[in-house]
Amino acid sequence: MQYQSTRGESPLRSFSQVLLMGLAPDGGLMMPTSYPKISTETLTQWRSLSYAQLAFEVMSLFIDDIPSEDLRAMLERTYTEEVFGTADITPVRRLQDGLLVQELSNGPTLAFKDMAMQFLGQVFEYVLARENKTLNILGATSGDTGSAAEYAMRGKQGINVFMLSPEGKMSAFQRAQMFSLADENIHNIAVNGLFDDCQDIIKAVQADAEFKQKYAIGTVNSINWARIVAQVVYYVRGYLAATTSNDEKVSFCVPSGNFGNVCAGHIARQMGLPIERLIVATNENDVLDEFFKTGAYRPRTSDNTFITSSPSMDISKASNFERFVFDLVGQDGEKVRQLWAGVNSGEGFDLADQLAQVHGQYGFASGSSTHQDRLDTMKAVHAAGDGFVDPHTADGIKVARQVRLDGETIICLETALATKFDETVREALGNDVVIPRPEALSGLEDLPQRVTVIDNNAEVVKDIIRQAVTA
Ligand SMILES: Cc1ncc(COP(=O)(O)O)c(C=O)c1O
Ligand SMILES: N[C@@H](CCOP(=O)(O)O)C(=O)O
Repeated sequence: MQYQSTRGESPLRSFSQVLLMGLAPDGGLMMPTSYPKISTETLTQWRSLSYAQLAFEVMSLFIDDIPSEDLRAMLERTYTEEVFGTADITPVRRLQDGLLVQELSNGPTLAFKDMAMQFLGQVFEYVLARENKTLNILGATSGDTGSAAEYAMRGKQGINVFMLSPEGKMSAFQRAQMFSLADENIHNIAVNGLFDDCQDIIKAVQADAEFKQKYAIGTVNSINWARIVAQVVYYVRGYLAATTSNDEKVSFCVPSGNFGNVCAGHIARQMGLPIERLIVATNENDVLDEFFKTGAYRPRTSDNTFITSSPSMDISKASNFERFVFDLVGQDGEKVRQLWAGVNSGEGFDLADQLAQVHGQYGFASGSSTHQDRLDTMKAVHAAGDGFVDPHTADGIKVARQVRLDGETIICLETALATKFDETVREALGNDVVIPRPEALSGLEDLPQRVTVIDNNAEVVKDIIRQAVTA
């Protein structure tokens, strides 16, 4: 399997090269040159597999430069009951109103990011050892990628993590999860700005080819194709859990920000998984909802990005959206370059003439939600005896309820657990409510924290990396 850049001006690469490279040299994102197809016979065979076995079957369609037995062993070590709390790994539960919720947040940091990040920890270590290399990971987080990456990479030989987060914008739990880690290879950097500013910094550092090469800069964000491919697996798993025959179709509703999660759903659908609709749910930062309704893509500046109670989705420039647009324009790198010139100039672009295709051929739909919608949804779910959902999952459930068609099976992806956002959950359910939290994380917020606060400046980040790596 070869990988190409969405901007069409970088050489083709193998999986392991893409794993370590981050952004393509032409500024694009790496994508497979074709999508493997899943036949109905294959899907039937997959019905009896464990999660780790299924992950091997799906991921080996995309990974052909790691011996099968090594990949299989890594996946068996990654997707265990010990790490994810259940043998099922991503159990699907039914709400009173018939919506399905696929639990993706039972991993060590209580968000869906663990699903891919736990694998990344294994595969980075494997490929770096094989190639006798080291890696300095520069990441950006709005709250969940950071902790998932740090938990997966802490203490790993040959890997440093430099994680940028928006100063003061994450929940108390998210801050504590990251900033309380004392491992020497973990460096937390809070930027005076928003997530989009942090992501712009990592793209600027990645664009400095000399620095990137000298300091072996890699990424754990969904810029990294390995994140996306690991996320494709749970769409297949969710489909198999919700159906008994391959003639059935299901839709997925996905709380979205950087578009990485739903991009994996798009890939699964392109592979032939019987997905009816991919429903993109946003919060008040509704750039994506606007695109899927009108065809106009108008990313906003930080000044026009809202700080909301589903903070991990406070994103106005969705990185992975470029991957979908690449497919939409017929994998035409030059066209993507033109469109992103419009994005970089602040104007965005308009693909209204392709909206019918976006909805029809690609099955996208969308909706958005507000703070009050989140509170009402968390309250309604709890009152119905369906337990707790976090504000991001609530955004998804609200939108799924709003757009659901007669007879449609919708799987809402649970992207985090309620305890990560207990302030907002208490606002919805009352101060006396007892929000479940794994015993191992009790008292997390009381631990000492370590973070460096900086201005929004890529050069300062480079200096921090230089000093840490040469120290
Ligand atoms: C809890 C939670 N929900 C939803 C999202 C949005 O996912 P994506 O950025 O893949 O669209 C994120 C961040 O990525 C998140 O942390
Ligand atoms: N919501 C994310 C933002 C980064 O997204 P990624 O999927 O590109 O890593 C977060 O929680 O950090």
